[in-house]
Amino acid sequence: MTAPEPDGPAAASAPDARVLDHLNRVVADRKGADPATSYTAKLFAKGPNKIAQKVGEEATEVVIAAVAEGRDSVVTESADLLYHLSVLWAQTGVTPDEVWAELARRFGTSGLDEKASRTPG
Ligand SMILES: N=c1c2ncn([C@@H]3O[C@H](COP(=O)(O)OP(=O)(O)OP(=O)(O)O)[C@@H](O)[C@H]3O)c2ncn1[C@@H]1O[C@H](COP(=O)(O)O)[C@@H](O)[C@H]1O
Repeated sequence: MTAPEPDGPAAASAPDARVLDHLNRVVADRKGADPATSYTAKLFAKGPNKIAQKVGEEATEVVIAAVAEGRDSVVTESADLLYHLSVLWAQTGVTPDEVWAELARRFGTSGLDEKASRTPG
């Protein structure tokens, strides 16, 4: 039996991390699209400061959801944050693979050890 393509059509609706790769591609494809028909293109047209501001707002909404609204809101606000972060990556020329590689590089290094290595004394 052939394994499903990691990047094939199923990735768009797969309820797992592949959906993030698909989202990143859709977002990157919206660069240069018509702002009248695409929210993403509208954000790109507003420029880097607006995109960064939206990431900050959505991150704050995740925090509010966690402390005051409950887990369902954390899910929806996290999705908003990841979408806007994807727009920020595309706008700054960061590829998702660079972020995945940085996360992979950190496996096996305790956060406490990493913190100690840059804390004097
Ligand atoms: N995942 C998302 C996604 N998540 C959130 N949003 C939009 O992000 C906006 C954030 O909500 P806000 O309440 O902050 O929006 P707002 O008040 O209009 O904010 P301002 O932009 O005015 O500051 C909403 O309009 C949401 O619809 C998204 N828009 C698009 N996507 C994905 O991007 C794809 C391409 O979308 P288009 O670019 O619109 O074709 C879609 O098919 C989706 O897969």
